[in-house]
Amino acid sequence: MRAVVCYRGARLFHHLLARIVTGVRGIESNTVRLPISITEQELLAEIQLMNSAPSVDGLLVQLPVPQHIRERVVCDAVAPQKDVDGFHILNIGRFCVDEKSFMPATPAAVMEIIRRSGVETFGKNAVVCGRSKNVGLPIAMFLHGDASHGNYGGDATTTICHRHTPPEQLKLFTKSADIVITATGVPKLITADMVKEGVVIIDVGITRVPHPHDPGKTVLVGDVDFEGVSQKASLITPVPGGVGPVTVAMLMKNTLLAYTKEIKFPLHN
Ligand SMILES: Nc1nc(=O)c2c([nH]1)NC[C@@H]1CN(c3ccc(C(=O)N[C@@H](CCC(=O)O)C(=O)O)cc3)C=[N+]21
Repeated sequence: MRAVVCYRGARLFHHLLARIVTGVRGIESNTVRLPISITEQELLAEIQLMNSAPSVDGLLVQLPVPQHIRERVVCDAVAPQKDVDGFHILNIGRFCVDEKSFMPATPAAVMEIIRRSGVETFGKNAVVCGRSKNVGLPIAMFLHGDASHGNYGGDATTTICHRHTPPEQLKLFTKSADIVITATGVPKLITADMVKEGVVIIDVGITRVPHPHDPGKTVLVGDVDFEGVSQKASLITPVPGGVGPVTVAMLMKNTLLAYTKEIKFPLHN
């Protein structure tokens, strides 16, 4: 099996793939680093090369792409049957209508954490902070979805808050939430006064901030004031060491699915 990552800065993925997956043959991964000045056409040609290589089971293009390149065009250039990110428009569309597809890794990681922790979502109030197409939106799709349609349907009453939700409104929603999932990149967006006792908190934020004591160094922080909120939460994921590593695991799961070709393309035939 061979997975190819075509992106800038795929160090972590590459590293974990090599170390964690040890099947009979394992997953081999390869990082292709391309210059920031690459044209859209040249990038599409690189993708085409991997699309048609029988030795490549899955590939992804690390986002964000440079400003002069159209992200949607790039995501749709990846062969849908090799689209381990689940970002091809066909996989997104199939996901939205409960057909088998490659699930985006970060949202799948959130649901995997919820499921494996035994958190009840059925009929509960869930609040998603952030509406990005690759993270916030699919998380909300999962949470509100119908479990009887397969996949990860959470059957939760789901509210999506975003940059235009006034702070006092956000607090009203998070206060009444059983589950808060935040993916905004705003450190300390969620504080203890905003949540109820026993709340489940999944922190998907990843922001690099200057190290508090060591100038020149940076640390990774989430969207949640962990110190305060962890006093009230029944379950809370840290950053780092929470959703991130599970995301990498979900990417490997998708790579295995691409290899076994369990997800059929095209759908109808
Ligand atoms: N096409 C594409 N697909 C992606 O899935 C994608 C992407 N582009 N662009 C960037 C974001 C970000 N992302 C992360 C995955 C794992 C960790 C992770 O495991 N982080 C560790 C910490 C790593 C560290 O300390 O540097 C943790 O949270 O514990 C972080 C970030 C995937 N992304």
